[in-house]
Amino acid sequence: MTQRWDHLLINATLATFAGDAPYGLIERGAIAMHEGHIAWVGAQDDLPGDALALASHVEDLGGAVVTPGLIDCHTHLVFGGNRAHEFDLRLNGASYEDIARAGGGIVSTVKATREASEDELFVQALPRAHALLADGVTALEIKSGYGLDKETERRMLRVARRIGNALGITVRTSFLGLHALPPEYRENRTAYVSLVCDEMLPALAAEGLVDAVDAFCENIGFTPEETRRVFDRATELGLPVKLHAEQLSDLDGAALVARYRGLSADHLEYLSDSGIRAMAAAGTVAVLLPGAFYALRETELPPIAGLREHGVAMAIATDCNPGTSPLLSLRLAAGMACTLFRLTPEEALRGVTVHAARALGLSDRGTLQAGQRADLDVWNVKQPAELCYWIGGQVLRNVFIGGHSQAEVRP
Ligand SMILES: O=C(O)CC[C@@H]1NC(=O)NC1=O
Ligand SMILES: [Fe+3]
Repeated sequence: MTQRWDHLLINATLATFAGDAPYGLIERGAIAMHEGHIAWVGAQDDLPGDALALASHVEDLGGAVVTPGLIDCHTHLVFGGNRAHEFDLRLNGASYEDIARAGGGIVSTVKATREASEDELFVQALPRAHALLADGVTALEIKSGYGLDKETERRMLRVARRIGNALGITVRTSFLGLHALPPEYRENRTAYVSLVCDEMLPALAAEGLVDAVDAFCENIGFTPEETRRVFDRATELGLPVKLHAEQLSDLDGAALVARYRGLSADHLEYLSDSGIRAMAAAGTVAVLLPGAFYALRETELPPIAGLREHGVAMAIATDCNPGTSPLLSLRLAAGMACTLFRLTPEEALRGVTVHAARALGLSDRGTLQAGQRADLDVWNVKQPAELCYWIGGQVLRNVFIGGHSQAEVRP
């Protein structure tokens, strides 16, 4: 006799992303959830005979697509204020680097973030998290990096944890102390890098606020040598690393994070063949950020063909941040990855599920397989490619987070 399941969804088009078949597709499939995990998944005709009678809730989806819950593996979701005025400046010809060198960019958001209380940062970030959830996100990463002093970095990471608790979703935090040089250290970058490595990171890690360590390795950010210092400290503390790499130039950042067997290298517009090979050898995930490419009107495309050829897993994320990617839909980011970077819809959807989970070191989710967390999205579409095809709009029907249907709580 089959055990009683909490939920059984039938007549579903399942995009499982398990195995190599396109989407891991199961037409007319069924998926059962029990005590927060996927208990059974497969062709409906293969269900155990008494399954429908024993399930507490049975729902016929009428052929709707079901995917794993979407995972946004790269966001700067917590910050004070916004930078709409810079949007205007850039559209009038100023480059992101011009604005940064003139004291705008990241540093201007630092000022607004330092002036905001923890509650103010939480209240400002929560609607952005709600927007991501409204389009299918069930887990996300949130970086620090707009505080650039211990107290404000702590406040940012505490807000990230509060967002996860308030919404009942998994939030993975990344410490990004090496995001920009704060004004007070403009003349002494070595001292700032030491403050980050020797004081901030150990203290915030000891408070349980840090799940991974990131850095902005770029001409207008930090050098490979400075990045190595914070990566060495992360390694001493037992924390995994990831890196903003090759966004505006090639500093061999991808090869650097691969040397630490890092979780991911992110952006990658200027990634070299040697960087691709290093990532492939290390199993480091390529996180592509089409929102920043689009908002900066970048023209250098990431080397998608090379990443494919060497079997580097590609993830897609919003890079939600006030300067280069004020993007509040991961599903739209997947569509942009198709239209702008020429990924197939299958690659893009794999990039916001199983590959995104890998970029966060999460192995308990990202596919529809028995034993995985029951985080899944039910969509008002009949084929998975529609999720990248429709631009904007509301195509999400329901979300299960840990096996709990949000339909009961969603408007
Ligand atoms: O402009 C900002 O506020 C962040 C930009 C963001 N940070 C980074 O390291 N690269 C980016 O695109
Ligand atoms: Fe970023």
